[in-house]
Amino acid sequence: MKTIEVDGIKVRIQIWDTAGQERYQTITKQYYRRAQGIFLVYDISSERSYQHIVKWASDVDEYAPDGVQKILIGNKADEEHKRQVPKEQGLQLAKEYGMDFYETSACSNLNIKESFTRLTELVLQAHRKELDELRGLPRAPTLARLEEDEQQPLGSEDTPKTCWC
Ligand SMILES: Nc1nc2c(ncn2[C@@H]2O[C@H](COP(=O)(O)OP(=O)(O)OP(=O)(O)O)[C@@H](O)[C@H]2O)c(=O)[nH]1
Repeated sequence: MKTIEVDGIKVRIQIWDTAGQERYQTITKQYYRRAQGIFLVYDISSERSYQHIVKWASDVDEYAPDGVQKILIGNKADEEHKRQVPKEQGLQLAKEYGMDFYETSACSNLNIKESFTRLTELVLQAHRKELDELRGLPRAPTLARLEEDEQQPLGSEDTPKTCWC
């Protein structure tokens, strides 16, 4: 669990690190179902791990909810001397998938906060409606509500509204 602040809102996020090994796949797939945001992570010093992203992405498509937010991560950016995956290759794949992309290092703390903040931002944006309601902002008018308002007698607009629910 971690609390981070995004756009002035304190958000408590629950982070799950799923096991990468094949033998745990039946269990890990079950965690996708309730995920709101997913990092697809490869190791920049391993072309093989990069190749595996295609499989992770297809598992996510199959098992995660439709509106799940995804970000591609090339980790171990501190291991420049062992690099097998050029940054452009990561960027290209992220572009194909329509995802944001970060190179990170858990060792040197590169882009860790940035990537978590960005994924949280994307999740919040995807839940903008619920968020506005939490903040007490009026919802965008729907056609049904506009019609309802039109039927109100003149002057009734002044009636104070404390809640849109
Ligand atoms: N140099 C470097 N090593 C890292 C970095 N992140 C993780 N490691 C090392 O990589 C190894 C694997 O890290 P894990 O966190 O177990 O990786 P994982 O993908 O969760 O592994 P699975 O649980 O098998 O899926 C460990 O030895 C870590 O110390 C990084 O940013 N830089």
